[in-house]
Amino acid sequence: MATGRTHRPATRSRGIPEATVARLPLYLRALTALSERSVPTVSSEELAAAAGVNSAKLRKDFSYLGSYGTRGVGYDVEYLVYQISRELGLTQDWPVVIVGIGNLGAALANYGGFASRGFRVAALIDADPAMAGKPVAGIPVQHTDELEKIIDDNGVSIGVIATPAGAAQQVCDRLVAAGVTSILNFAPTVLSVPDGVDVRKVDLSIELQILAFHEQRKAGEEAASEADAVPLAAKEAGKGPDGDVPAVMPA
Ligand SMILES: NC(=O)c1ccc[n+]([C@@H]2O[C@H](COP(=O)([O-])OP(=O)(O)OC[C@H]3O[C@@H](n4cnc5c(N)ncnc54)[C@H](O)[C@@H]3O)[C@@H](O)[C@H]2O)c1
Repeated sequence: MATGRTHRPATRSRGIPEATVARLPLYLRALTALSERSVPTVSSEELAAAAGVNSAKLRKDFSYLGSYGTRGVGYDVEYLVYQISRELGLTQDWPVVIVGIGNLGAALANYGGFASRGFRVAALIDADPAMAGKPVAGIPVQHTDELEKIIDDNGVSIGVIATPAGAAQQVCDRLVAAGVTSILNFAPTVLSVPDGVDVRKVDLSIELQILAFHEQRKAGEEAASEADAVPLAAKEAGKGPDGDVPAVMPA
């Protein structure tokens, strides 16, 4: 679902292109589903289809991991899960803080999928003093006054911003100054960060707008093909587009 760009060159220093990195979570999700079904091996075609990726691209991506599979057998599912998890840094636990515990922040805090993927919600932070101490998803919300101490105490390097847009840059600056080097931003604003800090932006309304664009185009194509089809059908029936006037006079 992440739609933003990281502030990184297209190729990482270890030689894995950013586009490959962006596909690794897709492979991991598909492989995890296979692993849960105790499937031992998978072909590149099957895995590519499950991940929604072209199989030649998948083979190229896996070559960066040094994983080539076995001809006629495919890839070892468990080993590939381990390899990709290791490459993504998911074999270690990542403490994450969420800042802005409103509708969205609370929903994120309640989402069980983070923990199973190696992300532990270490703290919830909000500027509203009335929220301080109130538990959300079993974690007491802490006031923004504590932000720097929380980051430091928990060794947090990943921050999630779910505040209103107007507060996001200031929250981002504080997170970065406190030592956070990766930010997942849900606020609808572009954040400025220094070199070495990665920002990814999630914006569902942008995704919906892109879908709206495609819907509009599909509707346009349908209307055009219907317009094309009418004279043809009418011709077959010996009638015009209005149904009663012949469009083409019979020879
Ligand atoms: N990316 C997406 O797809 C998506 C979807 C929904 C909402 N949003 C965005 O997420 C943000 C939150 O939405 P919401 O519906 O949860 O809003 P909300 O008003 O319910 O919650 C915002 C919370 O942020 C807190 N806050 C305000 N300023 C703060 C600061 N300086 N430091 C810490 N906390 C602060 C408020 O006290 C409040 O609890 C908005 O920017 C919204 O536009 C994004």
